[in-house]
Amino acid sequence: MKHAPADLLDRLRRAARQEQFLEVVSAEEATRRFRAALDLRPLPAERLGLAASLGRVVAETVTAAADAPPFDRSSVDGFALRAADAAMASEAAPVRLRLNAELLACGVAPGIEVAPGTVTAIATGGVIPRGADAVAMIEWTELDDAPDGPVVVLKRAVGPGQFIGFAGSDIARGEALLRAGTVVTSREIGMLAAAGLAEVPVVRRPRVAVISTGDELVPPGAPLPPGGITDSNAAILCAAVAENGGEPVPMGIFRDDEAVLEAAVREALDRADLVVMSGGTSKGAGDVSHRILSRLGAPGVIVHGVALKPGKPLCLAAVGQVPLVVLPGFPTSAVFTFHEFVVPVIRALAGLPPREETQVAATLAVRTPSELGRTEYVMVSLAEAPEGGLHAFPLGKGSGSVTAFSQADGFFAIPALDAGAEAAAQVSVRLIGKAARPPDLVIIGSHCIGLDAVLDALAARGLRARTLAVGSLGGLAAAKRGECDLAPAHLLDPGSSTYNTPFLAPGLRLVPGWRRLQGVVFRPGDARFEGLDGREAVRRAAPDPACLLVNRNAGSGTRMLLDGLLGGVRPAGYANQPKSHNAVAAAVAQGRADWGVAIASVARAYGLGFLPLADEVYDFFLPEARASRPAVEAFLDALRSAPVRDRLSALGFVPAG
Ligand SMILES: Nc1nc2c(c(=O)[nH]1)N[C@H]1C(S)=C(S)[C@@H](COP(=O)(O)OP(=O)(O)OC[C@H]3O[C@@H](n4cnc5c(N)ncnc54)[C@H](O)[C@@H]3O)O[C@H]1N2
Ligand code: MOO
Repeated sequence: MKHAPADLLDRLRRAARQEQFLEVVSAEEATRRFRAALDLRPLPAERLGLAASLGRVVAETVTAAADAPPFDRSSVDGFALRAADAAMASEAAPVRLRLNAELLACGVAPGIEVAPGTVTAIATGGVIPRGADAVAMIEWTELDDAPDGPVVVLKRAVGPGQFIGFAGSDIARGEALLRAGTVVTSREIGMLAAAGLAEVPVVRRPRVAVISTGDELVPPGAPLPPGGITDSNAAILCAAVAENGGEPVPMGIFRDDEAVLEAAVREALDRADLVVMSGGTSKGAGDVSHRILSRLGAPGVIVHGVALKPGKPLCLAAVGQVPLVVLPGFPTSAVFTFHEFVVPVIRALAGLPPREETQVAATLAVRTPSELGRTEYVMVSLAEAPEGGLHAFPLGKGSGSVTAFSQADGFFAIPALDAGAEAAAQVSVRLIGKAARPPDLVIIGSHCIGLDAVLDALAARGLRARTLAVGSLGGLAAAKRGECDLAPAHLLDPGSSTYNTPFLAPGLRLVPGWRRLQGVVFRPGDARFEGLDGREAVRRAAPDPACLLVNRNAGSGTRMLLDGLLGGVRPAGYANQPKSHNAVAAAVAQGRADWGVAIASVARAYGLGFLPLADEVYDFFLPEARASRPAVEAFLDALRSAPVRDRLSALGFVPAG
């Protein structure tokens, strides 16, 4: 065995000894110290044209430059007149008034004064002429061509001011139209235009530089080299900056190299009002950001280390007045701490009020352990409980997940001094984003890509399903508790060698789904497997210490199948137990293992060799109490429909029935 070189040992020793954090403080204390060091007044104003001002924040009171309407105008088609002339008019005693020789269409400046006993024809929107103080609707009149000129015969009384819209009655010149802090929408733009304003003073958007650090990062869409990771943090952070009134300045990806990083940070400080970095805050590399920060100027690091999860390694700093935040690299940690600590700063600089927060009460569905000493925020999905109210299901994906924050409906906190929260505990869930409409259908259990064929068909009918992949047994338990509409499962009963039916419980019905072919997966060309029968391949590979297995988690249908075939043999690699077909395929494809058991469709997706072993049956447990829900009926319809069955077949599945 090759010995580790001295420089590697050196680095590891230093990292182990290194004081990781300045001082770990509570989230509240971190916020207090950070805010105290910053100037959180809105940035100075800039003037923008109306179209460009959409979505921006009004910087100061805007007063109307003109009246609306700008003159007294008629609100009907008819005749402008003196109300005193028309006060006594009626069907029985019509009043005769002489017609003046002009027509006041829109945009026509009146030339003739309405003298007593006369009227002037006027259109809706026409300027009320001098002398007139009311308008009679044309429907109330008749024209009479008298010898001394045309006469309007008026058959209804008219009161002073009738059908006149007075100047400034809508908007008065000099009146405050918008106040500081108003977000400009199409409605504000309409008022500004009507009030004679072509420009509006808005708060300059804070420019937020976003830097990603890590040798492993590549931009979204670029091919991944071995060990490579897609830089998702920059994309989500830039978008969240824009959502909160800032202007993202994407700086790109930088290597974990002090000189390179320092140059990038200096450029970011020049270009931006706020700098957000992600990655390299914990052991080892965190040192780099620290050393750089210490050279950039006071006040430097304000907080490094916060007693919360996700987000412990958060670093809050400032250089002069420019806040600089180093977020943890883990995507959930990065975006969670960004929303907690950075968004309020961006919104303050942008002149926006703090984000509105909505809390809802929910019942925790499963016991959730937590690390002592840190306030833990648990991302949850919400689903309507059968007995009313909401159930909260922890996503259980951890800080490294890129989807936990994006897919969660909200989160609740487990206090630092608690080791966890018990099942059925009442929790207060803070909603993320828009108040989530509860899904129409809750599906908890084993996930299969075939399920997407059914759910796509439901989506086309406007029905939204929430799926929680907790494995077959977890789904069955949820179905027994009535927490879901459907629990997809592929549970093999070793005694009877049948799937799912033996696990039925009172109150549950089994809906047949589809069969999927399971088999041994291996890298194409591996002579130890190529051309063998599946069972023969297992028999030969199992005792070979050089042939590494990637196993599956206990409780999974695949594991039961494999254990049955192994008959007590424990191949090398048996302890490696990931939770999905994809993880098995990836381990084999990338050479961390040589064989495993997975379904055919996944083997195909990873370009692996496949030796069939057995048909696995994927069905749905359905709580009887939920069977008549419209969304459940729609699911069952879709499952049996020809297009869904065709798609399932194309994916390599065999639909039941
Ligand atoms: N020995 C210890 N290890 C770790 C500790 C600890 O206290 N002691 N803390 C853990 C905690 S908590 C967190 S959170 C993470 C944070 O680590 P870093 O901030 O140093 O982040 P990296 O090591 O650079 O990356 C972690 C992880 O995230 C991925 N990453 C990084 N940047 C991006 C990006 N822009 N987009 C997507 N993914 C990204 C990176 O590839 C790593 O997988 O540390 C624990 N470790
Ligand atoms: O604080 Mo880290 O974000 O726990 O995973």
